[in-house]
Amino acid sequence: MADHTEVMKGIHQYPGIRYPVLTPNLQGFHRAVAAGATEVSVFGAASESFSKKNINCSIEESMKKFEEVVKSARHMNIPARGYVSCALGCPYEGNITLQKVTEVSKRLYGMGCYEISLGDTIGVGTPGSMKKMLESVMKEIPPRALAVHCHDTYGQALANILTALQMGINVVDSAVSGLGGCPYAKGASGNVATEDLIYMLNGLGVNTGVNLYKVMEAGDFICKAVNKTTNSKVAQASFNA
Ligand SMILES: CC(C)(COP(=O)([O-])OP(=O)([O-])OC[C@H]1O[C@@H](n2cnc3c(N)ncnc32)[C@H](O)[C@@H]1OP(=O)([O-])[O-])[C@@H](O)C(=O)NCCC(=O)NCCSC(=O)C[C@@](C)(O)CC(=O)[O-]
Repeated sequence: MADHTEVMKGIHQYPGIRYPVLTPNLQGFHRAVAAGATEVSVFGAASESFSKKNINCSIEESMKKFEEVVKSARHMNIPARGYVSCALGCPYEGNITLQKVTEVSKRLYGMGCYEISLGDTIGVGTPGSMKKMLESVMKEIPPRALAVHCHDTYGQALANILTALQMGINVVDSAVSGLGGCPYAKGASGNVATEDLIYMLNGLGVNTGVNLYKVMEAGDFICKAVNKTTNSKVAQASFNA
């Protein structure tokens, strides 16, 4: 979190693109706004252990911090997004109940987050568990206010995303080259690769308005810059063709 001011100042913000900043507390919110943030995200968890590891507070304590952030954001007309980590499993507690995931999601939505991103933080979900979890959360929150955030640790991300799309969710988080991950989800791979997601959506006839080749170029550039190998199967297949 410490360097998000530098990151915000270092990027060129294009019109029409959203650049949400992770702000787990008011301190981070004020710093992000001072650095030019026009959207913020609070990130909670459906697991007590993960909440304590990731943001150093209990779920209940985190809700109080998030309420302060979302209230301040609302006063400044800044949209606030909410994440629920461990929506399909926790690296410390294993299985997380549908009831807990739904309760935390409902709290974030109820406090004013415009969208709730349901995170399979350690990528253990399957289409079966994704379906059950979404059925439970969708009893409380409409699909238009939900997103899925699938890490690909067990290679299930695209199948899980397809399941979510078929259930009416149409916002999907991804990361170019499948980079990313969470410091407290040991061994978890990055998010689903944007390249692979676009390839699948193109095949479904979904017009994402995104140029897949440009994304692959960006992924190649970033991987070289951070000395990482792409996790994108589409990029691997294309570059090795
Ligand atoms: C939340 C804290 C800071 C609490 O950490 P803490 O130690 O409880 O906070 P504190 O209030 O005691 O402050 C400790 C230091 O952090 C500073 N600090 C305090 N707040 C902030 C802030 N917002 N931004 C920048 N700096 C901050 C604060 O100023 C102080 O600095 P010092 O005085 O020691 O120099 C810490 O636990 C933390 O940084 N957690 C985030 C760890 C992280 O990056 N996790 C990955 C995020 S992505 C994710 O969670 C998953 C997600 C969203 O992608 C979805 C999914 O896959 O599940």
